[in-house]
Amino acid sequence: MYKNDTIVALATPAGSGAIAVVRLSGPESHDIAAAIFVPAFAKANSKPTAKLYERLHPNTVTLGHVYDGDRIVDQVLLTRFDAPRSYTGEHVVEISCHGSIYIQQEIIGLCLKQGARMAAAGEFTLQAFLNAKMDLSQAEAVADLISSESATAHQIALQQMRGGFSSELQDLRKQLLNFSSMIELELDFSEEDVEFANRDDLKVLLANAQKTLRKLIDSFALGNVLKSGIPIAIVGEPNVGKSTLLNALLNEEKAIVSEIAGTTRDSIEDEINIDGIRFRFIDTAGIRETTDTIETMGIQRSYTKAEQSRLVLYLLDATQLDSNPRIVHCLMRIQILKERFPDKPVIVVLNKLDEITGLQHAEITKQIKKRSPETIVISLSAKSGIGVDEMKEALVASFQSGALSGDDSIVSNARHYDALQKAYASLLEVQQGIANDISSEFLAIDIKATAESLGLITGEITNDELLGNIFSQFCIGK
Ligand SMILES: Nc1nc2c(c(=O)[nH]1)N(C=O)[C@@H](CNc1ccc(C(=O)N[C@@H](CCC(=O)O)C(=O)O)cc1)CN2
Ligand SMILES: Nc1nc2c(ncn2[C@@H]2O[C@H](COP(=O)(O)OP(=O)(O)OP(=O)(O)O)[C@@H](O)[C@H]2O)c(=O)[nH]1
Ligand SMILES: [K+]
Ligand SMILES: [Mg+2]
Repeated sequence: MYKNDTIVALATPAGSGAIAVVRLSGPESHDIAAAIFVPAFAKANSKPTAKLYERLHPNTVTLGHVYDGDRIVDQVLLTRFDAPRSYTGEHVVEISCHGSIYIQQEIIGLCLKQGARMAAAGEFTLQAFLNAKMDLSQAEAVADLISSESATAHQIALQQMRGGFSSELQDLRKQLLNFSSMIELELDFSEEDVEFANRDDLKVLLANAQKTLRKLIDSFALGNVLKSGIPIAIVGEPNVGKSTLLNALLNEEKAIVSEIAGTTRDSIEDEINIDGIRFRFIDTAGIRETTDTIETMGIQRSYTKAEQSRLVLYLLDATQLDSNPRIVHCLMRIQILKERFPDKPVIVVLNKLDEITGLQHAEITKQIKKRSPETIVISLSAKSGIGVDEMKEALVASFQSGALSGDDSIVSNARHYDALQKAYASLLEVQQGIANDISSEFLAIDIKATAESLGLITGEITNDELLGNIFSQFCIGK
């Protein structure tokens, strides 16, 4: 990015809509606009001049025409923003033209001819960051906001765009740097055994910092899946109705259903929003003993999907549970699954409710509860749809608790998560160092390392490579 360039790009989607917005940003924006725009308030037959353009008010929309020499290109609305009061902090001009691809290209072409250059991906927001209109984590949240596909993903991005944890981390970083400079000052007076940095105050700061960072780090588990969809694996023996349940949840005939055991050979997944939360349901190959190589690979994948999910729905065919030995057999298989994934929440789903009597249902749940009291059981019929909405509600409720309902910041960006973990690790080193009474010199180094990781999140510390990585993922015009 060259600071003194004026950049231009289409701010609206490529193609033709009703209206398109061409955006200019940089020191020459107004000169460029003045050379191609005649406001409607000008006398008839006026040509574009700087004098006419000077009469436009900032933050105000003006009707007029874009000219290419003597030729009118389009009737447009032009908005003038004067630096630093603009999105980017530079002089900005927005031209709302008719949405034809031809007109868009003509106007961009005129701007280029007048000295602008095409903006790179994310460059408007990069300017905003470099002009301190926002910090780095806020700029990243702009991209997240644009791509958010559910109410919760939108909420997380918006919260971060509006400041989120930025000021908290900036504050923490400042206090840490303050301590490290005082400790470094002690080194200059090493003969005299002075202590500028009160170790008790430092310990309090570190304890608070540790709590703050821990909370943010822990929030990532949720933030990450809320952004991309909470993965939920549907597993169980062949023919219990896994694919039927997937279709019922998605309201779509996504997976093939048949009475042949082993129909699903590979996992099938899709996303759906339920009450503002994005879920990703994964139908898997039925788990059984088999000598078929392909089926074995499918079953292996079932385990991998269960591993990667946030929650496992273990499906049972209620019509098969007509004797105690069969119930015991099923519970044993669930036990094996739980041992394989000790930290994974498992919900037992009793399917084909439509095929059994109320009495049988009561007996099965009684037996399960008796043998495995902590097991959560949901009963439904994937085929008829009975109980499916209730299960959706239960899923929403289980993910809506805690972090989501409060005002606590949620980390959803993997880069922030990495930096927070690094900060946390070096924070522990500082605490260890104090406990072991290490030299002030090393203490200061560890404190500065913590501060540096925090600075990477907010962008107080950056480098071209980092900025390039982040902003190149934006769309052009943002
Ligand atoms: N047409 C248009 N719509 C848009 C944007 C835009 O740039 N142009 N935005 C962006 O992509 C978003 C709105 N965000 C914006 C944020 C700040 C400023 C701005 O001019 N800020 C100045 C002035 C503040 C004021 O007047 O109080 C500033 O911060 O100094 C503009 C848009 C969404 N919609
Ligand atoms: N009566 C009844 N039949 C069901 C229900 N759910 C599924 N079925 C039937 O059970 C059979 C197997 O259903 P699938 O959805 O293919 O079962 P699956 O678990 O995906 O089977 P595999 O992919 O082979 O492991 C089909 O004939 C379905 O119509 C239900 O709730 N009630
Ligand atoms: K089947
Ligand atoms: Mg299936």
